Amino acid sequence: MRNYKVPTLTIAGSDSSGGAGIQADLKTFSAIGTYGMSVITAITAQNTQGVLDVEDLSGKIIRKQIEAVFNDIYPKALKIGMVSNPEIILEIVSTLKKYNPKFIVLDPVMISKSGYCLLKKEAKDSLIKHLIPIAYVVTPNIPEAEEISGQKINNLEDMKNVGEKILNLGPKYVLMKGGHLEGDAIDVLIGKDTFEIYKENRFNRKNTHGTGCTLSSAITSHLALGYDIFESVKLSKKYITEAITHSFDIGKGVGPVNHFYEFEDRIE
Ligand SMILES: Nc1ncnc2c1ncn2[C@@H]1O[C@H](COP(=O)(O)OP(=O)(O)OP(=O)(O)O)[C@@H](O)[C@H]1O
Ligand SMILES: Cc1ncc(COP(=O)(O)O)c(N)n1
Repeated sequence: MRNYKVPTLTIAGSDSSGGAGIQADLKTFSAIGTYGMSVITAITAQNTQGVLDVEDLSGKIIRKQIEAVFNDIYPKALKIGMVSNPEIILEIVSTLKKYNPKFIVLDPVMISKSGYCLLKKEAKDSLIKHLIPIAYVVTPNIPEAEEISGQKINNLEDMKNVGEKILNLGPKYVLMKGGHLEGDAIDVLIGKDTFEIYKENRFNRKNTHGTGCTLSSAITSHLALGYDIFESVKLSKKYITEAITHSFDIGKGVGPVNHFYEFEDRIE
């Protein structure tokens, strides 16, 4: 059900190498078939080998970007990715509250795959106190969920317990991603009366730059297209699995997942 006229928005950081952040989000929106818009929170100098530097944008220009978008093209769903400091978080929360969007998908980005800290230490409390409560669905990976809850996660039972703890912070759903555990790639969706398991084979691939950004953008797109949370997660899990399976070598380090493998045989 592609509908390129359905607007979606990403509020996130720019990845100069195009594998994660805003760039991954817009590729995902396009590949799934929604109209992607962006509010940039920070500029990273980044490639497949790592993050070299970061400059945060001011709260003021972030607020103005959000206002410019919402006052003209109201997105059906939006995602939030890298938001590195408390000022940025508070500005985003207070601005979004004016528009009251229904579907906020929050990917609580903390540390890049290459090990760079994308969320400043002092921003963790604001994330927990102000941003998580306004989310429709929060999508932490295991280390992020451990950081938010202060609890260790070793297995599915722990994922469920910690997920419930995060749910008590106020979002409607928590999708905990099991990419960092061993064995199958298992994600769990936790809601008030919900516990759903989404399981796929784990593929031994080097190029997994941007997996988290891609999954949250895929969920955003599907929610915008009118699917419910269960179908949105199911279709998005399928999307990220295919994107990982078809990931490719580009650059000297951890390459990106592939959003356009369906079109590959059309390219000369
Ligand atoms: N090797 C793999 N094979 C199959 N699926 C995977 C693999 N690694 C991760 N996934 C899946 O990819 C999605 C993203 O999970 P992951 O835990 O990698 O997120 P993340 O750590 O937030 O990503 P990022 O580091 O890009 O922010 C999840 O659905 C997860 O199960
Ligand atoms: C701007 C930005 N946002 C998010 C990530 C996380 O992605 P990954 O963990 O795959 O490095 C990133 N590296 N850069």
